[in-house]
Amino acid sequence: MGSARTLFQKIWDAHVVDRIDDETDLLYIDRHLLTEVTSPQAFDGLRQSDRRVRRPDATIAVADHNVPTMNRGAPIEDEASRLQVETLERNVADFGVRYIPLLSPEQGIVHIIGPEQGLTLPGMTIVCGDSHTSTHGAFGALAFGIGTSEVEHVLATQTLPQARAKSMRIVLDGRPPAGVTAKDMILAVIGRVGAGGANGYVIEYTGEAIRSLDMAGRMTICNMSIEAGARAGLIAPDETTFAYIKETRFGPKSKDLDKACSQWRGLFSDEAAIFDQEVRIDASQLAPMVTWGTSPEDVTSIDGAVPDPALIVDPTARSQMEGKLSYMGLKAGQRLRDIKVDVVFIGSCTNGRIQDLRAGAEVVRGRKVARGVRGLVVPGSGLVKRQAEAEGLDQIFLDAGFEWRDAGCSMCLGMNPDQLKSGERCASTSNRNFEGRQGPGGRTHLMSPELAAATAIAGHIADPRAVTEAAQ
Ligand SMILES: CC(C)[C@H](C(=O)O)[C@@H](O)C(=O)O
Ligand code: SF4
Repeated sequence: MGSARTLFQKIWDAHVVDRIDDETDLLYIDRHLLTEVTSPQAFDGLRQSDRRVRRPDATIAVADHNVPTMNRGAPIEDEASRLQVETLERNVADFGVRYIPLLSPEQGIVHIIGPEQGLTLPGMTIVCGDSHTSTHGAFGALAFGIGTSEVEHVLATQTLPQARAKSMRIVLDGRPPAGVTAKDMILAVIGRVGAGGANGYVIEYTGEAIRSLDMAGRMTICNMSIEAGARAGLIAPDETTFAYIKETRFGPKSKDLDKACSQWRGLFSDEAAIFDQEVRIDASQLAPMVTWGTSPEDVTSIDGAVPDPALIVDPTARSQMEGKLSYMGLKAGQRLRDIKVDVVFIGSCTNGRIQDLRAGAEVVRGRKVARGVRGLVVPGSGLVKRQAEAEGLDQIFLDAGFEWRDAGCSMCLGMNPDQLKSGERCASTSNRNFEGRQGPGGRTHLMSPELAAATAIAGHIADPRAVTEAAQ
């Protein structure tokens, strides 16, 4: 060693337990998050081989995907979902794993609760059987999603064999214009890099636009790294990170925090470090972004229009785009702003934090959801919900005609009762617009909480700046 290293290499090197072969290392895992979706077979595997959980103290479980977001006290009606949650509850009890019960105010989406409780810290390796584990990279932690058999491996050994990834640096220079959020930045990145453009890479985001983001914005960025195909997303920790951690329940305190911070200050890519690929985006030129298709890369600015497949030369690509427009019920050339929606969903691990709810409420305050539109606001955790209520945000949303729900993945994906009906169109602050993602036949337009809120008021995709000006 001795040579210049990237942040990714520094965290990796600090966790190598053993070198397996030229490509693969055995990594030590600092934190393991579990959900009801990808843990049942892993626990069954432990039972069959008569193993225990190696580090129950480094493991924490919560149910989020299958949980209804209303009538929390009542038994879960859907048989499969109830079984899923009950199985998790039995497994954590049998294996002595920390669990946040459904009725606890701390329950929430796994990627929201880790950071807000101070369980996500710089320099850690963090895994979870869920692709959006990349969220935690916002703290300068190497965090990635794993499969069920890997969940079992980590439970049993607290280690994981991993192939070394390539590294990509994405520099967002300049200051984004007013009204351009972290969500717009990451949608623009995915539009540029492509949905598979970062396959096999770990992305590190740098640049003035990233530095100026709060932790919520950084989490939104890292959350969607996986939508560009990346293994993980990383942002080097700084004073913003340390100040956030200081306020958390389980984060280090006083002297321990000072000691930790002095170590964390070494977590950055050395100046001479070499990245396998580099992308530069001028954030000062960005606009609010909206997706029109069925992949997060199908994105354009709010001022844009639905693209025209007729202009595509390659026949396969052309028919693919025709298929997307037909699924989405859109016509080439249609202005994005004119697209009417049926449902607006504000929530998910991408944009379900208090800052997102504040941003949405700011647009909604004193206005009404358009007739015929159903609006859902779903806090990412019970603590987010409680904070929002303390600030009166719930009342702003309720007065406007939104539904105010309990924490969970909710309408981000069709695994619980919050789903679109076939053909319904949704403005959503989540991260995936795949066919059927929010319910079979449902149509999803991804955007920021500000845009989603403005869309709810206007009844069609709208720029919050236009909605607030129109009212003045
Ligand atoms: C269900 C789960 C395994 C899945 C994931 O891995 O990301 C989900 O959270 C998603 O967002 O699609
Ligand atoms: S909120 Fe959505 S993206 Fe996040 S973990 Fe849940 S289903 Fe996955």
